[in-house]
Amino acid sequence: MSASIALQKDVSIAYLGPPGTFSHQAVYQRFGDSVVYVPQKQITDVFEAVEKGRATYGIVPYENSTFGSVVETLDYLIKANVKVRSETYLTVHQCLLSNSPLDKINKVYSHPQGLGQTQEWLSAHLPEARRISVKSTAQAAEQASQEIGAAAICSEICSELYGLDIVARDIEHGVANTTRFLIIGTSSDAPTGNDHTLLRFTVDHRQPGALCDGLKIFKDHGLNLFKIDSRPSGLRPWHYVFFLECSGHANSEKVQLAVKDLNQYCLDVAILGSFPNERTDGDC
Ligand SMILES: O=C(O)C(=O)C[C@]1(C(=O)O)C=C[C@@H](O)C=C1
Repeated sequence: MSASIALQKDVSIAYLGPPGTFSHQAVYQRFGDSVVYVPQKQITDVFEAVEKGRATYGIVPYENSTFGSVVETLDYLIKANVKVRSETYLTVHQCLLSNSPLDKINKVYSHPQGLGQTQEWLSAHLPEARRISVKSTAQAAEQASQEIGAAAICSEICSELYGLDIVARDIEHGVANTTRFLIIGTSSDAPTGNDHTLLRFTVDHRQPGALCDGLKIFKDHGLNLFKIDSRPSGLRPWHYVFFLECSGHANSEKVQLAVKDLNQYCLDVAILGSFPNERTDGDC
């Protein structure tokens, strides 16, 4: 997909803005100047831009190696009418930017992921500062640049973009802190031979072992599982939607048979898309 996208200047990509977010950097790392950048105010707007045809593709943060899944993305995937078509990984170094010195900072803005990835550093160096969640790390920088005593946790690039000093660098606590992004569109690409598929389903909670039976199907079909998430469905209390990532492409016979079997044990099974496995760590 990257090769076909890279040749088309009329291809647009919606991303979580404003300029300077990690999402912005992920688009640049993957596509450079070959696409039109369409900044959005929040992650849900990225999905909507693709669903309503305002952008060809969108990029959304999916999970971070230190702080885990991006819940805003999962929550939209419960109802999303898009297909995942690619994934990309970005090394994330968080900085504390401010126009005030460290001992005068009393509030810190960031995206919940930025606050989560740096919580140990914040507890050690700014234990009294209020931590305020905003829609993106670059929005945090914009906000901090307008207030005395405010700081933002964001990328170093935001220092120049929003006129803030770098107070501290590399304050994330995870080793090799990395965020995985999904690229979404209206369809997935053809199989490459090394693909993953993302599925969504609910189970009948009244039936003991329903989830266990569902998961065993993947073992029976020789499909490896890489990630399982659950989020409240929003339909009623204590009812969950599951997200499952397995090896294989949705067009393959193995995955098609597994999905058919899954329908026997689970409700509302949906294929959210298949995409080439981009991981280089040898684990998958
Ligand atoms: O706010 C940003 O800069 C984003 O692109 C979002 C996001 C995320 O949601 O995980 C992306 C990468 C980092 O993990 C921190 C924040």
